[in-house]
Amino acid sequence: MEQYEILEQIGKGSFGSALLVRHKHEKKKYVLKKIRLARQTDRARRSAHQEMELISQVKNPFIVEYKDSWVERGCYVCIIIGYCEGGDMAEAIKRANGVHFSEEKLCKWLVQLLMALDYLHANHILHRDVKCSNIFLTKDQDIRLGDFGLAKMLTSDDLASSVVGTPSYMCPELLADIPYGSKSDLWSLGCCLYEMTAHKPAFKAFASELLTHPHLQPYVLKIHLKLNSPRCNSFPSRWSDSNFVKKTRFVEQDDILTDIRRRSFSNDRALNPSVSETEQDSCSIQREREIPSYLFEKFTEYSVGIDNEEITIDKSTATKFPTVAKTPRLTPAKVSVTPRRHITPAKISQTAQKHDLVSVSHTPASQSSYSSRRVSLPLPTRTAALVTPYRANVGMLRSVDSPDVSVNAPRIDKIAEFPLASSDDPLLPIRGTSSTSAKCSSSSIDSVDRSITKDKCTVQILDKVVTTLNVSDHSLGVAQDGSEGSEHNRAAVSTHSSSESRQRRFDTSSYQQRAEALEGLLEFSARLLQQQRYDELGVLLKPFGPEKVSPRETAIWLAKSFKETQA
Ligand SMILES: Nc1ncnc2c1ncn2[C@@H]1O[C@H](COP(=O)(O)OP(=O)(O)OP(=O)(O)O)[C@@H](O)[C@H]1O
Repeated sequence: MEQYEILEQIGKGSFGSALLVRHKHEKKKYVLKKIRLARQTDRARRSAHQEMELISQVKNPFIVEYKDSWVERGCYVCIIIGYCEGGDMAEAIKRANGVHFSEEKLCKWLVQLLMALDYLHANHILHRDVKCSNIFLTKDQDIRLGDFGLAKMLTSDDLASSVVGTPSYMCPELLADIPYGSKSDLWSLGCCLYEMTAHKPAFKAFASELLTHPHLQPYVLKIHLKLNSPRCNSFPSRWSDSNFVKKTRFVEQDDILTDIRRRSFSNDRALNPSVSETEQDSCSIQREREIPSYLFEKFTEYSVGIDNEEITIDKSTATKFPTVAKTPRLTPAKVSVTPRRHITPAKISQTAQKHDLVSVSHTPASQSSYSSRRVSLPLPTRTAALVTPYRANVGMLRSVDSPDVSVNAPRIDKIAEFPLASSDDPLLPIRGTSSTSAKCSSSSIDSVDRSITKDKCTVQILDKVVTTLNVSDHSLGVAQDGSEGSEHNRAAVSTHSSSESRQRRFDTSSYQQRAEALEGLLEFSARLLQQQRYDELGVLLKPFGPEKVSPRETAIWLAKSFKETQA
C-alpha cells in the first residue's frame, strides 16, 4: 500500500469504496477497491476474495487491468486495478444527455465487449454482472470490462445455478432459476448494447406497456380481428350468461395447465361445426404461433360469444392505421356490439371496468338470437393509445403487481399467475373437489371429446401431463374422496385425453402409468425448452396449481406415491 498515494475517493460500491490512487514510482493512476470484510455477509466476503483471485488471472486488452491485491489487517480486501479515465458506460450515457453515440463507436464498443467476453468464456469464467456501470472507458474511449465481484469460474462445461446479477440485465433462465451458462452474459451484453444505443434500459417498463405502444397498435388490432374472424372463431355457439361472466371475470387464480390444455384441447370444431376440421386445426396452430399464449387466452376471453361480427371503425382512426382500413365497414360512428346471446349489461360494464376496457358497448339481443353482431372495440388513436383492444388485456397484466426493478423477474413468475381460466374450468378439472364442479366437467365432456386437436404429439404429451397432474391430486388426496365429483373428474380427464387413453382408464396404482405420466411431463418440458418457449415452460414447471406446488414437491409426491404403491 505504501507504493500508492491516495488521491480521492471516486465511489462507493455496495461492497466497499473505490479510491483513486497514484503509484509513487510509476506516476500512474490506479483505482484501489477496498472491500471491508467485517461488515460483509459470508457471500460478500467470498465474492471479494473471488474477485481478487479471478481478476489476478485475467489479462485481456478489453478487461480492466489487474495490478495488485492484498488483504489488509485481515479485514479489508484491497485490489489495485487500472484507472479508466472515461468513467463507466452508465455515466457516459448520462453525460451524452440524449445525443446518441455514433454507429461506428457503438460497433467498436460491441466488438471490444465481445472480445472481452469471448476471452472470459474461453477461460470458463462467467462474468454474471455485465451491465453498463461495469463497463468502463479509457480516455481514448476504449472498453474495459470490469467488476468481477460476481464472476464465477466454471471448472468444466457445467452450468451455474445460483441467482446473481442485476435484474434488468438478467437473462430469462437466470430469473427463472434455471441453470445458465455463458449465454447469460451475452443476454446482458445485448441489454447493455440496447442501452448504449437507445440511452434507455432495455427492460424497464412492464411488458404489458410495450403492447400499448402506439406503433404496435395496428398489429394488435390486426391480431384481434383475425382472432375474431368467423374462420378462426372457436367460441361456443351456446354459452350461458353465467359462463360468459365467469370467463370474462378477472380470476385471481393461476391454473397453469389450463393454458396448455386449452390450446391443445381447443374445442374449435365441436363449438363451431361450420368450420372444417382442417380449417380449425390450422387456425388453432396459426394462433398459437402468432401470439403469445397469454394474449391468446385474454383475447379469447374477451371475444367469447363473438363471431360473424361486423366491425365498424371510425374513418379518422382507420386512416391512421392502414391495416384497419381493410375492414369491411367504415363508419364515423363509435363501434357497437350486438351480442348473439343475451348479456346482462350490468355485468358487462362491471367486467369492462375491471379491465379498463373503456369503450366497449354491448347491446343485448334476445337470448337465443343468432343475428349478426357488431363488436365494439376500443380502437387505437394516437392520443389515446391505451384505449385499444389491448387495453383490456393490459389491464389484467397491469393488475399483477411487479417490482420496478425489471420486467423480467416478475414476468416469468407472474405470467404463470395470470388468470388463464378459473380453476373450475369445465374442460379440465385439475383440482375440482366439489361435485358441482365435477358435474360441470361432466357436462362439457361431449363437446370436448370431439375437439381433440390433430397435433397428435401434443395430445399424447399433454395426455401424460394431465395424467401426471391427476396423479398429483390423487397422491395429495385432493380427489380421492371417492365422491361423485372425483369420479367425474377422473372421467373428464380421461375423456379429454387421446382416444387411446379414453379407452384406458387411468389406474393410480399402476407404476408404469405413473412413470409414463412423469415421463410425459419431462418430455413436454423438454419440448418446450427445445422450442425456446420459455414462458410456457416457466408456467408448466414453476407453480403447480393454486397452492403453488413446486415441481420439486410434485416430484416428491410422485416419488412417494410410487413407494406407497410398491409397499
Ligand atoms: N477501474 C475504474 N476506473 C474508473 N472508475 C472506476 C473504476 N472502478 C470503479 N470505478 C468507479 O468507482 C465507483 C464505484 O465502483 P465499484 O465497482 O466499487 O462499485 P459500483 O459499481 O458502483 O457498485 P457495485 O459494487 O454494486 O457494482 C463507480 O462510480 C465506478 O464507476
